[in-house]
Amino acid sequence: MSDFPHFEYQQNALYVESVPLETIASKFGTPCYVYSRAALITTYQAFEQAFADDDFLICYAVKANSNLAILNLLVRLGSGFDIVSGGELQRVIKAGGDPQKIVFSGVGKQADEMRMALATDILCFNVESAAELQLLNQIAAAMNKVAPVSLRVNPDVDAKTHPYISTGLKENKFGIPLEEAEQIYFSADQFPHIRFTGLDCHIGSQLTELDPFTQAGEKLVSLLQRLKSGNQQITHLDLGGGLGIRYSTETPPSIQTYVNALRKTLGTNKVRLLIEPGRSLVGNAGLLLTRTIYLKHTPDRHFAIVDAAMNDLMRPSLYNAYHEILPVLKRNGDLCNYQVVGPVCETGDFLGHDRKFSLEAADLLAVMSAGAYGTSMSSNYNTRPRAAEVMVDGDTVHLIRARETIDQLTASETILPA
Ligand SMILES: Cc1ncc(COP(=O)(O)O)c(C=O)c1O
Ligand SMILES: N[C@@H](CCCC[NH3+])C(=O)O
Repeated sequence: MSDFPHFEYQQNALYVESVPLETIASKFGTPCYVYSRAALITTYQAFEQAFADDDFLICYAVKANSNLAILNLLVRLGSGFDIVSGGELQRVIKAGGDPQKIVFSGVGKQADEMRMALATDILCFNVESAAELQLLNQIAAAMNKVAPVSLRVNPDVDAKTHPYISTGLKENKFGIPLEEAEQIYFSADQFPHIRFTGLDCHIGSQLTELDPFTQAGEKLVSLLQRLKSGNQQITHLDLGGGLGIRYSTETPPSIQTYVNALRKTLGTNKVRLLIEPGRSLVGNAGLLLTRTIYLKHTPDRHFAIVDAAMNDLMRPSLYNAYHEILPVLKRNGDLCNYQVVGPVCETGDFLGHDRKFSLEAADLLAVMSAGAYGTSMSSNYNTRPRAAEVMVDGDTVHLIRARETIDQLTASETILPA
């Protein structure tokens, strides 16, 4: 097994902390997302400890998993948040988050979202274009406020990840080219309702090598030094998220090695360091529990048709991403090579290809590493209700989101009169 310390076999049955997954399936049904509270806490604390006595702030990237119980747990651990919409802002506030620990990223912030964030007094807007800066300046003026801003710089660094989740190359829509960003910082007097307080970048997600982080960090730190020598009052450097996790054979740097590399690029420059981890905090703290509906054998292939599908976990269909799939009960029979597929009417609806198990109909499977970008990217395609989510704490299982009902799905639709 990969990196799932709180998901373990005991006598051939898979457990989360002290609870057998079989018990969770019987009580809450399937498909169901299952998170380990201990795994979340351990990982958060690993980040915190890696910074030792530095001045730092961990701003969890809410998009990775925005369940209120997870956000609230992170609030209690002291976390800040990286949001990308007004909706995420409302979630963080509802979960008890401190506005002074919120940074707001995203290339398409809209006027109402800016107003909401200004009214809430968030820590910083990570601004991604000159046009966005102008609008923010206007809105802040109308509200008689001054918006704290970092420019998100596009450092043109190859993150060496899937092209759909690489964000720091010059052809990507994200961030402002370095030279342009420098000019904007030095034209601050044109923006009386903006206060430049930070400098930001985020070069992509699921990075498994340190080098791209270091290259981006060095470019930002050299800009930071130029800004400081030009008397800009920059108090924080936000190096984004992106640290990868192990889904199969990847060997990403440890949290400590990653944080050390960031601290090293910062050198003796005295600013607060912000990071925006998403996947590395929650990815391996969750799994998607699913039950086999049918085993179907054709002359060409063996299919395990399960009750979770691409609408529940779209990463395999969208990025051809690999998630380890474990049998909840390890059987001793012959292994068979299965295509693990869902009920959705698309050939691209699969959770894993060529997985070898000994299975019987109605057996449970655990799709691992599904804590990040699982439920947060799920949809109702094929009018499938979104799965329940539970959090295990020792020997207790808490329902943190009930499975949707079909009535909820249709409640906001209107049949027109004839
Ligand atoms: C601006 C920003 N910050 C942080 C993250 C979190 O990334 P990850 O989940 O890879 O840590 C993302 C997503 O890639 C992002 O777009
Ligand atoms: N959704 C992506 C990560 C996107 C990161 C957001 N900037 C994934 O599942 O891997």
